[in-house]
Amino acid sequence: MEWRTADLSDLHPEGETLPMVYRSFGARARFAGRVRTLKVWEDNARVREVLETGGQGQVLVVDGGGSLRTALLGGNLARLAWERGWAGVVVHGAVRDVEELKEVPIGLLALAATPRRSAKEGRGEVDVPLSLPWARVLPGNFLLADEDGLLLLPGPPNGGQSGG
Ligand SMILES: O=C([O-])CC(=O)C(=O)O
Repeated sequence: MEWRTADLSDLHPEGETLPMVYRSFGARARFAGRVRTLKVWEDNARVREVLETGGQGQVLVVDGGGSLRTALLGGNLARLAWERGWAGVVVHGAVRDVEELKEVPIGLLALAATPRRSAKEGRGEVDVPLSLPWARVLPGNFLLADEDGLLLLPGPPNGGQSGG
């Protein structure tokens, strides 16, 4: 049987949870993996940089400060994430190229879509603790996402499926 964040949250009340205020733009609504983090503001050069390092089944959580003014990821970066083995990307901000994102078989969550591209100046912090409005997200956490929301655990759930 496939895992559910609701069941796992019952088993792991210590886990941080995020409500599903995100929209699922990718072809996978259920995904899981170890977390890497990135904090940026309307600049996505470092999103590419981190995605290029390789995913190995991990999930990149990008705190874009909730800005919906520019897209931090589009079709090219989403395909790069898939090619490099990322299980998913969570963007606390916006994405674009919605038609293309639908075809990419990984998890892609974001608050909204918007047409405008981001700056490429390379400002941002990699692998830092994030304080999202609902939860603290730490690099190395284990993140599970499905339609109920996101669950963050210190490590993979006991006896649970870790795969996406
Ligand atoms: O390059 C960007 O700024 C984002 C984008 O459109 C893509 O990933 O295709």
